[in-house]
Amino acid sequence: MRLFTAEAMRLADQKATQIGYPSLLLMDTAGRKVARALLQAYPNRRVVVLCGKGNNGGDGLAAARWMRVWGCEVEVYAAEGQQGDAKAMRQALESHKLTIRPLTDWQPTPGTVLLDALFGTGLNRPLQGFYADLVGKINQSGLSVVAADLPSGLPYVPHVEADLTVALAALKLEHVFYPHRAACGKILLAEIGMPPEALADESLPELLTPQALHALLPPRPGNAHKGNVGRVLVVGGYPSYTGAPALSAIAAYRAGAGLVTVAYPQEAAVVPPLEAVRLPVAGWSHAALKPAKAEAVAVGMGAGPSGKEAAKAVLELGLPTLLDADALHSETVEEFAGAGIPTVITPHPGEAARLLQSSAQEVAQAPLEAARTLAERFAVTVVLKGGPTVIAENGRLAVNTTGNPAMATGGMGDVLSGVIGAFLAAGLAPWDAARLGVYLHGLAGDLLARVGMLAHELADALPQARKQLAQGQVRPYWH
Ligand SMILES: NC(=O)C1=CN([C@@H]2O[C@H](COP(=O)(O)OP(=O)(O)OC[C@H]3O[C@@H](n4cnc5c(N)ncnc54)[C@H](O)[C@@H]3O)[C@@H](O)[C@H]2O)[C@@H](O)CC1
Ligand SMILES: Nc1ncnc2c1ncn2[C@@H]1O[C@H](COP(=O)(O)OP(=O)(O)O)[C@@H](O)[C@H]1O
Ligand SMILES: [K+]
Repeated sequence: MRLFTAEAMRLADQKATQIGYPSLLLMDTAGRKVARALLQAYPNRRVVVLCGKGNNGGDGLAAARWMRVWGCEVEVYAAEGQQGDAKAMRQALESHKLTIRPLTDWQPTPGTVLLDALFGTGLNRPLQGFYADLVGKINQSGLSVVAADLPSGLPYVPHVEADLTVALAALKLEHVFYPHRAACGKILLAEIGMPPEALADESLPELLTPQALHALLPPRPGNAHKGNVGRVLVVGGYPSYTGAPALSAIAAYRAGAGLVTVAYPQEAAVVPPLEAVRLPVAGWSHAALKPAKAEAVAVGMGAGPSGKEAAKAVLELGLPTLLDADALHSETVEEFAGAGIPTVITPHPGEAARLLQSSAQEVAQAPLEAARTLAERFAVTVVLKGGPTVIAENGRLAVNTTGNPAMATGGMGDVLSGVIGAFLAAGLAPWDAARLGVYLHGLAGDLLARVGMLAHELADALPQARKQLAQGQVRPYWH
């Protein structure tokens, strides 16, 4: 499943028409789906539909007709000047003897539910004047609002604050990235009959779905033993961050690793989990790490200023490696890529900014671009953490769809490192290990989803998350 921009949606629309699918049919289905979703969410309420003059307004006119056909009480206020399909929808509605009133006449009426069909993906500048005032009036009305495709005004300010948004044909950036996603309220994706070929644009970011990730879960054969399902070496630990490698180790086991070894400076008070192999070292060196039995390494979690040295020692092992936190330095990442080692880096926006020589704010404002640039510049797999996390590798992008703000707490990133480490050790390619790891980590967070949860509690929820994914029980947030 792909994540669309307004422009990509316009091209998909064009492509559907080119291959012979009637655009009026798309609009009619869109209207019917919006109407159905609205009535399911707000049964027995009087509906007021506000329509703009573009195709989003056309969806609203079609929705009004369907609600009328189903016997609902519906009032319509519309801008003048519809053309093409939207004009046809206006005529179709008028043939049902419903009076279409001027948009300027609308006043909020208590007890009604609003269908916002003013603007969708066609907006190319912020609303001003009458429309800006109208949006303000909608938001201040206190009425429940259902948005057709997008809350009108997005991605600019002002915009409608909806309670429910029915995304048409595909999810757009605004349905996925904050702060716009917050303006959508609950999000439902409506299939409107768009031919799959029109939506299959490989150049767009992939949206991580349970269907796609389910297929990546490493099998656990009946004759599995701890030596053949993935062994992880966790490298880190520094006087003030002794918990970080322990959290990664727990998470690696919880994600399915067969054996986890924790290497840490002997003077650091690291307490690895009972199940881990301990490897206290007197300084970071290849010789010190060599005894560890592992197929992948996760390094940097709480390694403090010795992160570079720790990573150098890991480099010589030549194993697939995840570089996090204190191992995230430009020279280190370049060395790993240069040595041809399959490498995943997991920066948060602050660490990404360090690698890109920009600011955390700039990274957080344009995470797709930042992740893509990092992947290009360093030729590694990039996991740019955030809400949502973006994954990039060699020209492709993926956006995570699990996780929640309760995960904004210390140690969550260490847990993620352990999870991705486990999948690298199980033999998954970096792109797959990163996507599956990020998805599962967020899914475990969603199973708990309460502010105050701790990173180790999320790690403990990983087996349940994995089971749900394996059994096809996960419902994405747009269902
Ligand atoms: N892409 C698709 O496949 C489909 C799209 N449909 C609908 O079509 C929508 C997109 O339709 P359009 O491209 O016609 O665009 P919109 O209906 O979102 O808005 C475009 C209209 O608003 C005007 N406009 C743009 N910026 C403005 C501003 N700042 N102030 C005042 N007026 C402004 C434009 O001149 C144009 O008349 C989608 O969001 C969706 O609701 C559906 O009909 C079904 C199929
Ligand atoms: N608002 C949020 N929504 C979704 N996921 C979040 C949110 N905040 C944090 N997370 C996730 O929690 C983890 C935090 O990682 P990080 O900042 O490295 O933490 P730490 O360094 O304390 O371990 C990341 O995987 C991130 O995606
Ligand atoms: K809208």
